[in-house]
Amino acid sequence: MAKLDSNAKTYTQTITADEMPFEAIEKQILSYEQEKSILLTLSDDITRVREKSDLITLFASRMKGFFYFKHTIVMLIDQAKGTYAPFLLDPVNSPIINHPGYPDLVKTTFSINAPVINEVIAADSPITFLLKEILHIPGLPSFININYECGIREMMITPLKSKMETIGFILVYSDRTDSFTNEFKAILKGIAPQLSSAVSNIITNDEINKNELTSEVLLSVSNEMVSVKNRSDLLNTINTGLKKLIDFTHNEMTVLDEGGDTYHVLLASPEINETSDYSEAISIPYSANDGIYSSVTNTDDTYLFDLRSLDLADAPLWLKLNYAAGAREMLIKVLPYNDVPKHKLILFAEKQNVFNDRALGIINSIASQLGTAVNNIAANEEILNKEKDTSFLLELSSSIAAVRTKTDLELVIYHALKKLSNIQVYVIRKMTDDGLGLSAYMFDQDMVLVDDPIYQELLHNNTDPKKGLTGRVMAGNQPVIIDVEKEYANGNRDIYIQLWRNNGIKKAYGVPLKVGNKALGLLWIVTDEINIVLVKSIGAQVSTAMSNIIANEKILALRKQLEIENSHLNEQINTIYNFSDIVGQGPEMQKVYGLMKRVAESNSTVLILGETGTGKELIARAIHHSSPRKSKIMIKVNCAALPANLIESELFGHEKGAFTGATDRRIGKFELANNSTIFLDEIGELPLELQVKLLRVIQEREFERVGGTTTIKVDVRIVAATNRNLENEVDEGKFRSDLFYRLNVFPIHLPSLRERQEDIIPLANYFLSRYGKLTGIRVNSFASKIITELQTYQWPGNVRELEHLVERSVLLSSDSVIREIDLPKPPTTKADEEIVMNRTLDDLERDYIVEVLKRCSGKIAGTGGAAQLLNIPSTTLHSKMKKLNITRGDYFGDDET
Ligand SMILES: Nc1ncnc2c1ncn2[C@@H]1O[C@H](COP(=O)(O)OP(=O)(O)OP(=O)(O)O)[C@@H](O)[C@H]1O
Repeated sequence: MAKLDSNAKTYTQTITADEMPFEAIEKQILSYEQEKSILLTLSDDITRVREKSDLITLFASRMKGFFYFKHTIVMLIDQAKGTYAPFLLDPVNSPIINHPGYPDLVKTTFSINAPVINEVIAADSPITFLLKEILHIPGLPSFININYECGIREMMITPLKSKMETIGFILVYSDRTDSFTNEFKAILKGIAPQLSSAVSNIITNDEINKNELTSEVLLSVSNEMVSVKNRSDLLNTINTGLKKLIDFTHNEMTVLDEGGDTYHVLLASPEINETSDYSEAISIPYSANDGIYSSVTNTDDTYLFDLRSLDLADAPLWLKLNYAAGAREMLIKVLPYNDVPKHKLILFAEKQNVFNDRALGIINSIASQLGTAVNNIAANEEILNKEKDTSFLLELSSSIAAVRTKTDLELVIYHALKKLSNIQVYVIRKMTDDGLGLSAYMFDQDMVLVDDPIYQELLHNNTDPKKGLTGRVMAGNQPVIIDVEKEYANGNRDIYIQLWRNNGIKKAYGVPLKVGNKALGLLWIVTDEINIVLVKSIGAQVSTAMSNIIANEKILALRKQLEIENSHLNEQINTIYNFSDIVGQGPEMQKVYGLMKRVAESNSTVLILGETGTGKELIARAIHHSSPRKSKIMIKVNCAALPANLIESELFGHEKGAFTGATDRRIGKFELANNSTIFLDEIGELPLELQVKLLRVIQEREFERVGGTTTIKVDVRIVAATNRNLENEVDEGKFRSDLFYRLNVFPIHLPSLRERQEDIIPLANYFLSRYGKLTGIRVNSFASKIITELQTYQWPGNVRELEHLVERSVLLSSDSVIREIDLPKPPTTKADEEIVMNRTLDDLERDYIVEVLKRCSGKIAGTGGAAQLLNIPSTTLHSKMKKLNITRGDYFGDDET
């Protein structure tokens, strides 16, 4: 019999034993037997089930051998929430899996108070329903309709109980209306306790597995977190680890910026990474006062947001982006930090109820570890940033040290500041020489500001170092941070504020460039965020570079001036010493000129011989200035003028520490004369031990500095001179013969003035006009008496003596004609004459020097001294006096001694 229970609005079937015939009873006994055997095997199998999927498969395969039905599903009740949800599905047999509502259906939770289900929950036995009969009931769970749409016509629901409480139910569906026979129902009723305990086992097993997995995952996540070095890696660790436990789609982290007014977002989501807005979302600062961020503050709480219920019109971009990518639920956990929490972890889910109690428990259990990890990362970043700053400054300072010119500095600054990617603009202004203005010195050519008319104005005009923002920066020694908007709000209309504001610049740093108290300029750096210590150090480096450049520019200017002076000097030397300055047209001098011409062009060593004052040095210079080496200065060494122990160092130089007093390395005359001529005057005075060394230079053109080991090669032309008879010196063993032969390659003998009388008057006239010009005294000629005197005098001091005599006479003359001349007295008697004629050149030179010394009252050096009158260095005079054995008694007379 079938009846419709109108109250419950369900269709049920019941049969009683009184209504059955005997065959039916026999059949029933048989079916009881069958039922018993089915129950026995099934319950035995079912109690062993541990895996979710096995239960439905087992149930379906065993039952389908005896009864007809389509598919089965087990729903599980959550008593606390008053809901139930699909627990075990049978996708293999289910006809509804292709229904468009299916994906949502399996995720949906249904209320236990809905019709049909509330009846089942209260029942003890299976209840069957003809779907057609119940479809019209309002509030019916949606899966019933969907099943109907997919051909299901009848369903049997059996409550599953554990400890007197309904924990769920098993639904069996059929596309026919006669499938659920009494036997089927009896079997299900019989098997229900085993099914219940199997479901309980599965739940417990699930729970154990979940807990094991949770501990395992949390352990590995926390292990990984220890070694994580940056936030992105941390997010990836959370992403891969926690996804094994919680069904979220991706995570993010917000990081509070320095100052606490803004925060940035870090995303860990491959899908969102691909969207074009992603890069913007992670690069922009967000206000820490936006509704979402500011509402999440407590580290003890976990904040859950249903994104569908939020008005996202004013939401930050990162949130909009996540919503657009499918996120529907969001969980935020504030990670603990020392004082103000800086990091918030955000998880997103597309499904509902992902962030259930268990998920929250998991998040909470790792929150403090996450907090430690982000703290470590922040500390690590700080160290890295400091290291980065230090290595940046080291690099900058080593590049700055090499800066010599403005162009060098431009290159260094450009490359260095560009490395700090956050710097948008830099400008260096330089203090003008009068200290009254700052002019544009250097600026970033790439920057956008260059086209701004205000910028152009700043480029072409000086700024006042005492006024406005410039004045504020220049007044101190520290960088000044300018908040453009704040300044503007306070009424500041400085030209820089206008420029920056017009160009959307928010922050600028003004650094005074000073060395000590001296202001050199000002560096402007435009950037949103930069370490102030770094800015200060950059300023110090730039100041050093600028002061180096200024010093270098001064040195360059001085060097240029010196070069000009030098070339003038060279010109002067060139004009003073040339053949035309040599007076003498007589045949003796013509011979000399002939020899000079022949030898000048070559590199040959020249030995100039002649009495003192005959013009040996003059000839040496003339040879040099007629040679290809004339562009370089001839180097002169007076071998008689130096103490013997210093000549070597004078000629060859010495290394630092070569001997006591050698505090620095010294370059010798031979090295100086490289590519030029060295004039070795008074070569006959060179000590023997040095003669060997000189010989080596002449032969090899190489030598070593005193105390040095490096051999120095030079290209030097040697011109030597002496008033000694070197052949005699060689014979007497005072001069090395090998050196003599090396020097005597091309001897030029200068005649004494006595030997070229025809040159006396031209020379006297030459000196007269020279000293007249030099002193401004107008003396034109010599009286004829004087001319005769000059021509008859013997001139032991040769041209030098004549020169001095004319000089003295010009000075003493009160007339334009020289009428008096102070010649040493000629011998008056025959005997005297004989005495003179019998005397050697040395005797004559001795007398002459003694006479000059007497006239100078014994004064040797300085103005009016004998050396000046003789036109020889005082050292030479000393050595001559020593050689000729002239003592004080000789020129001071008896009264003085
Ligand atoms: N032919 C000349 N024409 C013009 N001036 C001359 C001539 N010869 C020598 N003098 C001048 O006489 C002076 C002495 O000449 P110089 O120093 O060249 O002689 P010296 O032979 O090298 O002397 P000493 O052997 O003493 O070193 C110099 O002022 C030089 O200019």
